[in-house]
Amino acid sequence: MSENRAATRVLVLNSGSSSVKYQLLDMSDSSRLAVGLVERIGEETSRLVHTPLTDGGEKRERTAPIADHDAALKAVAEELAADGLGLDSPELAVIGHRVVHGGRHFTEPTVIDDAVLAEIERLIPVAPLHNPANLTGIRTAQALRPDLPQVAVFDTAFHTTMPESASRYAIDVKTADEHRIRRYGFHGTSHSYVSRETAKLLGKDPSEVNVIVLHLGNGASASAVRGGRCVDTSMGLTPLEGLVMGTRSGDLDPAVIFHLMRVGGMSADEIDALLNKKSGLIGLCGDNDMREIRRRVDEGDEQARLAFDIYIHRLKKYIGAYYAVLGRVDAVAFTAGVGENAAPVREAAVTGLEELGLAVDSELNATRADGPRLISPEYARVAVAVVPTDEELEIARQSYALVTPARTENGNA
Ligand SMILES: Nc1ncnc2c1ncn2[C@@H]1O[C@H](COP(=O)(O)OP(=O)(O)O)[C@@H](O)[C@H]1O
Ligand SMILES: CC(=O)OP(=O)(O)O
Ligand SMILES: [Mg+2]
Repeated sequence: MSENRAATRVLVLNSGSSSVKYQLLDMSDSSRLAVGLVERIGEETSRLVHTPLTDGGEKRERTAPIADHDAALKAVAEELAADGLGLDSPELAVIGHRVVHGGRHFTEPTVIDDAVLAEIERLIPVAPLHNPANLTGIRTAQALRPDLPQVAVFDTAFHTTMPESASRYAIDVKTADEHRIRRYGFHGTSHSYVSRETAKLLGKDPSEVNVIVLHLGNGASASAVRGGRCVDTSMGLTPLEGLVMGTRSGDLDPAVIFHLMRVGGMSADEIDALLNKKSGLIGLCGDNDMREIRRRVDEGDEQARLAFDIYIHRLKKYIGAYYAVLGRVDAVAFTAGVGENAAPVREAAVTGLEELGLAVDSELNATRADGPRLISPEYARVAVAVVPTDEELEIARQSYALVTPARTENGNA
């Protein structure tokens, strides 16, 4: 570490099944120094987009194939170094990793050691798309900076407050306990951040408000948050349950699986791939990007229309269910790629729910803006809001607070 400059930078890595999103932040003022994305890892068409946000920095793109997450992270390290923001900088305080599945064990951000790595590895069977990528990200980062603390921030942590009535499946208790089968929930960092930002938008303390958060990205989940604590969420043992997603089916009768095995002759792995990668919007209409689906709907494409309607129907059911779970709802918050950008999704999801106090003002809904904003008309009993999520900032804050507790207590973080 340099003698007279505090290490205030945090590198955040969000490794998905075929992508890595990253941000370098300076926690002295929560500013971003660089952001980027590596996508289509393992394919011929891999792409790295790197944007330095320092003075004079310009967005750069690499399109050479990137074989795996290890190579992806090394390419990211090279891009950062080219801007004088390399991982060898003494100003780097910590590397924060999004880890999707933390089981029941991890209820807080955690400094990573061998035991933590072993536990993340043990959970691979319940997060096969995510935990292996998270592990590679951690190991590569450790190899690049063995001296630096690495912190895991778990998607499941925020949901550990769910009561057993919501987190248990109605199956034989002994079998469930033996195999640790329960509902864990995911996207927790986003649900936590967005529910707090929504309270702020309403000018209230999180402990005073009940919020339904709709995180609609490629993966999508809903949560019911009472006074700042999660009481129910739509994803379960794995990120497959719940809403219709880009490539995942969400809820279905479990007997569909036995049927596909017995009658369709499919293996467990084939069905796993079908439900996780070839279902949801892409399975219904061949596209998983909501922009493309809306374009097709506007052109009168029936298949895209049906996919959209199924997506909305499921979303609406969850809004109703969580309304009932909470009893009183102060706000419904839309977030993530679809929730923040797709006005037709927001409008369709609350249409017909006027009796519940929910409505969207078409003009406010269609207006684009950067920060959190209300889109409900003034008369509506329940606030409907668009609240951009910021998983990376939240991961940076939590990671930084964990390795510099004294400084954060003094309010300098
Ligand atoms: N302008 C837009 N209109 C509609 N949908 C959008 C728009 N921009 C992004 N999206 C949707 O957001 C999705 C990605 O959301 P994001 O939260 O980044 O997902 P993830 O983190 O799961 O990769 C895209 O697949 C696309 O469907
Ligand atoms: C847990 C999960 O579904 O994550 P993502 O949306 O990043 O795929
Ligand atoms: Mg996401």
